[in-house]
Amino acid sequence: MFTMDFGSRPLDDLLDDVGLKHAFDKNLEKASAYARALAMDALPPFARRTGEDQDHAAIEALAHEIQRGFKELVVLGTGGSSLGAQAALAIARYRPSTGVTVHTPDSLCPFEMDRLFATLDPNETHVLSISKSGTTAETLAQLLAFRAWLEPQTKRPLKDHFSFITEPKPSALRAYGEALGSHIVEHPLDVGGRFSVLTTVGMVPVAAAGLSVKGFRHGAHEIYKAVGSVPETTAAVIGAALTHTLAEHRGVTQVLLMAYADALRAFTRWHGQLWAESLGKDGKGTTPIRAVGPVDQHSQLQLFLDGPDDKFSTFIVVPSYGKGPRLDPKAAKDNGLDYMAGRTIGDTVTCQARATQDALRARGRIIRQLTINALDEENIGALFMSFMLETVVMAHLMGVDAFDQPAVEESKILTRKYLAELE
Ligand SMILES: O=P(O)(O)OC[C@H]1O[C@H](O)[C@H](O)[C@@H](O)[C@@H]1O
Repeated sequence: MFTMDFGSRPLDDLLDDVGLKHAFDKNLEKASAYARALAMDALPPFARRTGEDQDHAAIEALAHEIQRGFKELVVLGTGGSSLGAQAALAIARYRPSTGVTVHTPDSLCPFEMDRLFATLDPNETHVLSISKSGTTAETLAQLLAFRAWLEPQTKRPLKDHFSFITEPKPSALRAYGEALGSHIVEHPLDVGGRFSVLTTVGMVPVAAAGLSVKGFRHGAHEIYKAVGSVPETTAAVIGAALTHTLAEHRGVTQVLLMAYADALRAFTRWHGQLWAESLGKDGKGTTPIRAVGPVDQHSQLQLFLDGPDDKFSTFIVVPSYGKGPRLDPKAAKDNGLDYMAGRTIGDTVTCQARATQDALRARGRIIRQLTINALDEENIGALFMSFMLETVVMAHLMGVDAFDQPAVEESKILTRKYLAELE
C-alpha cells in the first residue's frame, strides 16, 4: 500500500501555523461523514465492483485469447478508455515479459498511426477497441484505419484480430464489433470512463500484458475498506479536506502531482483527467499539474518554488536508497564529484525528492508525500482507489457532480457536425 506524511511535523501543527486548523477540522468532519455514508449504502460502483470480482473470468478469457494468438496488442481508446490502462501497464516494463507488448495510441495522430503500421506485423497484431459510449470519433477513426491496414494483409480470420470493450447498448462501435463477429466484453454501465481503470477497461490490457488483476484490485479494495471504516485517517479523505481548505482560504487554484519514478508518469496523466473532468465545472475547480522527478525539476521547479503560492502539491516517492547502478567512487572523486562517490542512482533520486519538498516547505508550503515501497500491482491499485475516492469526496465538499462532463460532450457533438459537413 502506501503511507502519507507532511514532513517532519504533524499536519495539525502546520495548519495551526497558518490559522487553518479549525477550517480544516470542519472540512475533515464533513468529508469523513460523507465517506462513511458512501461505504454504508451508496459506494460508487467503481469501488464496489472492485470487491465483487464478478468479471474476472471475462477479463482473463479475453486476455488469454489475445496472448495465445498474438505478440502485439494495440489498445484503441482515449481519455478514460486508455489512461488508466497506461498508468497500470507502466510497471510491466520492469518485469520479465510474460504477455503481449501493448501499444496505446490514445491521441489521434496521422504520423503515429503511420509509424505503427510501418513497424507492426499485421499477422501478430490484435486490436482492442475500448469506448464506453461507442461513439468517440477518434477511436472509431483509428478502428477503421486499422481494419483497412489489416484486411488485405492478414492470413487469419479478420474477426480474430479485433475485440471490443463497450457498454451493452446500441452504438456504432458495438454494431461494428457484432458485424465482425468479434469478442465483445462489457464496459459497466454504472462506471464512468475516468473511474473505470479497475474494471474490464483497465484490467484486460493489464492481464494481456501478464500483470496481476487480483493484485491491483486487492490494493484498491484495502483502501476503500479503510476509507469506509476510518475515513479521517486516510489519504483520500484528508487530501480532499486539505485541498478544499487551501482552495477556500489560501487561494489554491492548482494541484500538483509530482512522481519520482518514470513508471508513474502515466499515472500523473490519468490523475489529470480524473481531477479535471470530475471537478472542473460550474465555474469551480482546481487545475491539475503533472510532473515527474527529477526531470521536471529542470523545467518547472523554478515556478513551483518562486512563482505564486497557489498550488497544493502531492509527491509520490518510491524510496530507492541503494538501488540502481552505483557511481564509480574513483571517477567521481577524480572529477571533483565527491558527493556522488559510491552513491547509487536511487540514492540520488531519493535525495532529490527530499530536497525539492524541503525547499518548498521552507517557503511555508504544506506538502504531502505518499510513499510506496515498490512499483507493484497492490501499491498502484491502492493509489488508483485513493485518488478516485479523494476526487469523489472533493466533489462533495465543492458541491459539484463528480460523474458528468457536460462541457466535453458539447465539443464532441460539434466535432461530429464539422466532420460531416466537410466538402
Ligand atoms: O470511452 P469513450 O466513450 O470513448 O469516451 C472517452 C472520453 O471521451 C470524452 O472526452 C470524455 O470527456 C471522457 O470522459 C471519456 O473518457
